[in-house]
Formats: sequence, C-alpha cells, structure tokens
Amino acid sequence: MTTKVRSEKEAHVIEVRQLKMRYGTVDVLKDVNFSVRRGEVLALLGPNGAGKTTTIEILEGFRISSGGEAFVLGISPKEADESWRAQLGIVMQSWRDHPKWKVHELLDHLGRYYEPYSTATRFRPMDAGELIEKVGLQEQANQKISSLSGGQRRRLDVAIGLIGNPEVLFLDEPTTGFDPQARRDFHEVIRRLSKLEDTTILLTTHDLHEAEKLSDRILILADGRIVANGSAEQLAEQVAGTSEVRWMVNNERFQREVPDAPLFVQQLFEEHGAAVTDLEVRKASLEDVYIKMVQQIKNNGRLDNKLANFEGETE
Ligand SMILES: Nc1ncnc2c1ncn2[C@@H]1O[C@H](COP(=O)(O)OP(=O)(O)OP(=O)(O)O)[C@@H](O)[C@H]1O
Repeated sequence: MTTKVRSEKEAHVIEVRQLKMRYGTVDVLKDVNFSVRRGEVLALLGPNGAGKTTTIEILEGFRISSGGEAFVLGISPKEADESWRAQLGIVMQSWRDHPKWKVHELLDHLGRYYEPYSTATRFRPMDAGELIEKVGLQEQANQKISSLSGGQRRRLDVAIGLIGNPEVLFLDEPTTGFDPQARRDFHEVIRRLSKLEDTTILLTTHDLHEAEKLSDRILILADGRIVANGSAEQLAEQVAGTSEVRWMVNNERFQREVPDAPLFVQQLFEEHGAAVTDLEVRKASLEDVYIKMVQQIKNNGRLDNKLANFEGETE
C-alpha cells in the first residue's frame, strides 16, 4: 500500500477536506473543512453529539471516515505507521485504566516507547518528573492510579498525552473535572507548549471561556459542518453589531440593544445628565455568538446571511 504523503511545507499540520461520517443512516459529519497551521491552538466547539470526538478520532486514526480526506503531519491517518503515531499526543475523553501502576512509574514506562523517535530538534520522551510537576501531581507521583481523584486522574491523562513531546496534541475535553487552580495550571502548560515547543494543538471543550482564553482560533461544528471559523474577537464582531446597554434613571432600570454604544451613551447623558446611574455597556461574548449560531442552525438548518460569512474555511 502506498502511503499518501504531502509535503509538510506546502500543507498545514492538519488538513481536513470534505470529511464525512455516517453511522448507520445518520450523517454526523456532512462536509467538514478546516486546516491548522504549525503551533496553532484550535478549539473545536459544538453541541453534544455534533461530531467533535468523531472528527478528532478520525484524525488520530482511530476511526475511518465515510468520505473526504484528512491529513495530519502530511499523512493520511488511516494509512499511517508507528513513527507517525509517535509524533502525536492524545488525550481522550475516557482513557484506558492502569489502576495498579504508580503515576511516575507509568509515565516513565510509556516514555520509553518514544525514545527511538527522539530527534535533534525534538527530544523524546519528556522527563517524567518535570512533567508531573507541570501538571501538578508532585504529591501523587508515587501513588497508585486507582487512588487518584477524578481531577488528578485527568491531569495524569494530560501528562500521558504529553510524555512523547508531541508535534500535534489532540485534547478531547481535557479539563473536565479540574478545579479552578488545576484549570489555570493546565492553561499555562498549553500556552507554554504552543509557544516554546511549537506544538500544534486541537482541543474540544464545552467551556467557552477556556476556548476564548486558550485558542488562537475557534471552529464551531454544527449540523455536520464547520459553521464558524475565526478568533473569538472575529466571531464576536461578526455577530455583535450591537452592544447591550443597561442603565438606571430615577431608580428605574433600563436595557437596550444598540448598534453604536458610544453614541447612544452620549445621547443618554445629553437627555438625563447626572440622573443616569449604574451604566453598563457589554459587547457580545463568545457565549452569545455560540448560542446564537447553534440556535439558528437548529431552527432553520442554516445560518442567516450575516452569520454565514464565516461558513467553511476562511483562511
Ligand atoms: N460508533 C458509533 N456508532 C453509532 N453512532 C455513533 C458512534 N459514535 C458516535 N455516534 C453518534 O454520532 C454522533 C456524534 O458523536 P460524537 O461523540 O462525535 O459527538 P461530540 O460532538 O463529541 O459529542 P459530546 O459533546 O457529547 O462529546 C452522536 O449522535 C453519537 O451518538
């Protein structure tokens, strides 16, 4: 069998073209298109059942698509070999268990698999002790995995994904069960990886704040297609157009959606002067954008013209 290889120089680190996935009679992925540049952090958002895990697992080589093409590091996952696999880091939603292993012991053991794939520019594996510190498991390093809490277990999952110092890291809902400190530490690890190690990262999350904070670009998957593709600010601008203004006059509360907030506020003060209190101006957040888009797809099967500008690949 000839392996489908594309020059990495000409291609993106991840390239997905007209990807389709049918389970029985249901088309979960209808026509998914996107690409990811080296070092980019991309967040894939979408409602439950949209096909995020399916997309990621096709890219990891765990599922075979029903149609279309996908390339990771220039290679089609369904035809890839061990040396390709060794360049990936994978954090799945539920990882297989190793209850009797101790944390440090397991990472050390898994790390050995990556040793033959070490290169002059990318040393493999990462040091297990350093990694344990990075994910904040120092106190549990010599504990059995069966004794870890849910959040600690998830931190270990992330460490398992990172031990091979991957070129591309796939994270499927990585911070589920993290406490706020663990979440913040994890974000720090991801930022460091993408900046210092040039790791390309594709993550799924239901935490819009996390997507906004972590990613360079956001994709929204709905109805089997990528319906939005841009930075959090770009998406918000596209939807925004309006800002929400709240204020009080003589103890009465008011609220209005306006296209030009500064002008509106100026007029408000011209009319009411110092009687205006508790003034708040709020631009559309990523959450507003997300809810609006997903609702439109659900109701009409498509986005209205204004939102649809982001449909498909926009690079
Ligand atoms: N092996 C399978 N056989 C049949 N249907 C499947 C299979 N795997 C997934 N599905 C269905 O495909 C759809 C997409 O599932 P997937 O897990 O990819 O969605 P998701 O976006 O990751 O969802 P969530 O946010 O809930 O994790 C769902 O309706 C799911 O029930």
